[in-house]
Amino acid sequence: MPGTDTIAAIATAAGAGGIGVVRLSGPRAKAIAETICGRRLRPRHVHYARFTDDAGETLDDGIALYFAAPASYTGEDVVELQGHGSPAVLREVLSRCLALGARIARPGEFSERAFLNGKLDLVQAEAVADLIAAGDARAARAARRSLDGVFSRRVDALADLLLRLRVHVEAAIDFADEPLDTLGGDALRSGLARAQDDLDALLVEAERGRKLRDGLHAVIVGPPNAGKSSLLNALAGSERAIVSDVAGTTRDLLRETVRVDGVELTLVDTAGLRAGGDAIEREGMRRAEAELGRADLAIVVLDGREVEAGRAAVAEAIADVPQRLWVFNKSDLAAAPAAAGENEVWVSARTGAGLDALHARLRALAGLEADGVDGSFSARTRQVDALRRARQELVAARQLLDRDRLELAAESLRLGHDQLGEITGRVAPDDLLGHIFSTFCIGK
Ligand SMILES: Nc1nc2c(ncn2[C@@H]2O[C@H](COP(=O)(O)OP(=O)(O)OP(=O)(O)O)[C@@H](O)[C@H]2O)c(=O)[nH]1
Ligand SMILES: [K+]
Ligand SMILES: [Mg+2]
Repeated sequence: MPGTDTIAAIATAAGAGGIGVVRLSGPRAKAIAETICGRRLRPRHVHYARFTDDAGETLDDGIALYFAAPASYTGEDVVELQGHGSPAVLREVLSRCLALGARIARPGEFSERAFLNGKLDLVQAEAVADLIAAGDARAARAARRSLDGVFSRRVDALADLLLRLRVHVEAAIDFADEPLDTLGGDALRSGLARAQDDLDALLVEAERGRKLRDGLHAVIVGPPNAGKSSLLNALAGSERAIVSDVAGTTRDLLRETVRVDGVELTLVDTAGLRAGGDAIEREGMRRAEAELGRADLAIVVLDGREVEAGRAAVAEAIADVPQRLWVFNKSDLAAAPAAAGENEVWVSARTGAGLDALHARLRALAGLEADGVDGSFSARTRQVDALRRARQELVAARQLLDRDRLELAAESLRLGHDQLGEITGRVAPDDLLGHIFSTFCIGK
């Protein structure tokens, strides 16, 4: 049961530091800390104290802070013991907490308790982890906005709207003899249309928030010798992949995380696609195709002198990838046309020509060029997927309503409503919670 025992952990990062914090939460937090400090603690006061062992010998000295339930991070009694940031000393202070009846906290357990006690919803709790892990200032600001409830409020507003529409449909079911039009059918239909518009807008923003958090998963594909590995090296700014004039050089997948103008890209170099090849090369192609199945973006590299043959070679493999960027390489050898299509760039991985234009296209494809990016919130795949499922249910409900299938429409709306509830954790299966909080760091 949450909240019945007292948990403790070192809350500061591993390693030596100026200050280190041991954090306690639970009903015995105050008593344990008062024993260690040898003094009474008042809520929201700064106490200077000596932290002592069971023989009364000083382990460290520092500051004790006590937050009385429910006005604390977890909603329980919380104490922070701030001492010197020595791993050895922190371990001793933590051991003392455990000897006095606390147990060691699991990863994310403080935040899990905050969630279970209603201090944070699930989106906000996940935003705590995202804020801690943010790779740059923009991702941190986006996580901060989710933590402040910007995303949750949008989801809640949509859930409220769906709930009102559900009530309306359920009421209409009770008067099934009358035509829907006499039962406010127009208002219902326009309410559903508005809900879908709101959901579509939220999906676009959430998808952008997900890219801010996760970066873009881009797979480099193309025929052998087109210059895929050369392009990876050019984007990474180092000789990560082996380049040679032998077709079939790359066999295994090679991953590299690069930052292009503030966009985090996971680039995956792959084996060239062609008919035939030996068993190892064919396994490489199979891996390339599997990787494409998870890609946000296919960066299709073709030799600029063999564009048509190249397009034909990759057509099947990239058919289901959501976005493509065509890179016609070796512009130093080929005659590039004066104008290229929107998602086409001519480059030379060898001379570096055209790489600026390629960067610009990658930024645009990451969705980070649009207005308002600086006001966006962070999101996770889990949340985006739930929004998509909610959208499917909403679309289904509208179609069912048009065919006067009120009961089925009501059921679709209920399912859509549940999906929104799962985002913020108002409807949350236990295994989902376990999965989410186990990925947190200890002490948070
Ligand atoms: N002239 C010129 N040569 C290039 C350019 N890019 C790559 N090459 C050459 O093309 C050959 C193949 O390059 P790779 O990067 O190994 O090509 P790949 O697509 O990774 O090949 P596989 O891994 O075998 O499928 C090498 O000899 C490169 O030096 C370019 O922009 N211009
Ligand atoms: K090659
Ligand atoms: Mg290669």
